Amino acid sequence: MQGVGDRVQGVGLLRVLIAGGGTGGHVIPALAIAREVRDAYGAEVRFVGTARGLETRLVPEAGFPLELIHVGQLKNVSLATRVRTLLDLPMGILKCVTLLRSYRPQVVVGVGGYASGPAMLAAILLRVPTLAFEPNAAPGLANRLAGRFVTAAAVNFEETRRYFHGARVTGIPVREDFFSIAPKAGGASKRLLVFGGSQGARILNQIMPTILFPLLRDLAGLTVLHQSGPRTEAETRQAYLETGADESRWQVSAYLDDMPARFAEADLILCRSGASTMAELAAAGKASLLVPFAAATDDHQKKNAEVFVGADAGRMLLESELNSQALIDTLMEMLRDDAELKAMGEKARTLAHRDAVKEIGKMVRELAG
Ligand SMILES: CC(=O)N[C@H]1[C@@H](OP(=O)(O)OP(=O)(O)OC[C@H]2O[C@@H](n3ccc(=O)[nH]c3=O)[C@H](O)[C@@H]2O)O[C@H](CO)[C@@H](O)[C@@H]1O
Repeated sequence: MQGVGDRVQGVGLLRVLIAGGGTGGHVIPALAIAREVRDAYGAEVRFVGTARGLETRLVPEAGFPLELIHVGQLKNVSLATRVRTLLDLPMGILKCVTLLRSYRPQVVVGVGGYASGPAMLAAILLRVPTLAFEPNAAPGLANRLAGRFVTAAAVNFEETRRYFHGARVTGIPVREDFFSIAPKAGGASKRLLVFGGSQGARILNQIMPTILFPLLRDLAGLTVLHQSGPRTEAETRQAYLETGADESRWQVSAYLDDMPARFAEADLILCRSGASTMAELAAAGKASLLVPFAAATDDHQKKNAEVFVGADAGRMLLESELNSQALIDTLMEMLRDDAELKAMGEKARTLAHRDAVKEIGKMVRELAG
């Protein structure tokens, strides 16, 4: 087996800049890539993000340095904000040029999200090799603009390759612990995990309290853990309290730090179908009821969910079909059927990309060398 020293021979110290962030869907795979290039190739890794993304908490907690740049929003904002964002863009690119000149990374990895666009553009201008990471079937704005000019790209779907130069289908890196989750035995004491992606999902926060009481009444051993997102934690907890359901059988939390442990406890997961969420369901081999976010770019969450439905690895309820009756009926049916939960979990596991992070790490190493 090669040691770290052997693998970095000829490159000197590998320096990697990872750019992007915003939501967990960008930051969490970025951290998996950072750990891989650090541990496998001895790389020094820095991040560049913006002050309003989840990176401000998760990146320092993981022990990596983070530089902040100012980048405004372009999507779902007023015309005035869009104009301001475009006017600010040259400053953002200039700041990234300065950063690249002082840090001198051999590779810049763009994971999508606010800071990704200016950093990738700066790297392209300075001819620093670039790797784009795109987990969704349809790329977001930053990757769509930079896609043709990057040196290489790591994607999750075959159909996504056409947006990029040098794309390979690698899958999405997820935290290693998801892969070692053992199947649950089934039986009466079931656990339902409800989570709405890194920011929570208002629709799940509103509908769950409407069915909580009858759900807990009719399934005697059931407990519910509900992640609400930080913005609506208090009102979601209040709505749960007002159901009068036994408080020892449910818990509302703004954000769950140890997601692999929360997945391990769950028999069924009711969630959005963001890209990393799907990769984690597959890695963990968990049964799911998926509610795609209808306003996602090109309806990509529905496409993500359809892959699971097509493989009998999960069920889907579209937002347009979601009402209290449909939800409680589906949850009851699934939670009462141990054989279905088990079979679904096994099917989900077949969709996992075990080596995604290793393949992406290798691509970074190749670009550097
Ligand atoms: C509303 C929206 O636009 N969502 C997008 C966003 O979703 P979002 O940011 O929710 O992304 P994903 O579903 O891909 O990933 C969420 C990540 O956050 C983690 N997590 C979540 C909640 C929590 O309490 N603790 C925790 O650790 C999950 O384990 C997972 O690793 O980025 C994804 C990847 O580009 C897209 O596919 C989604 O469509």
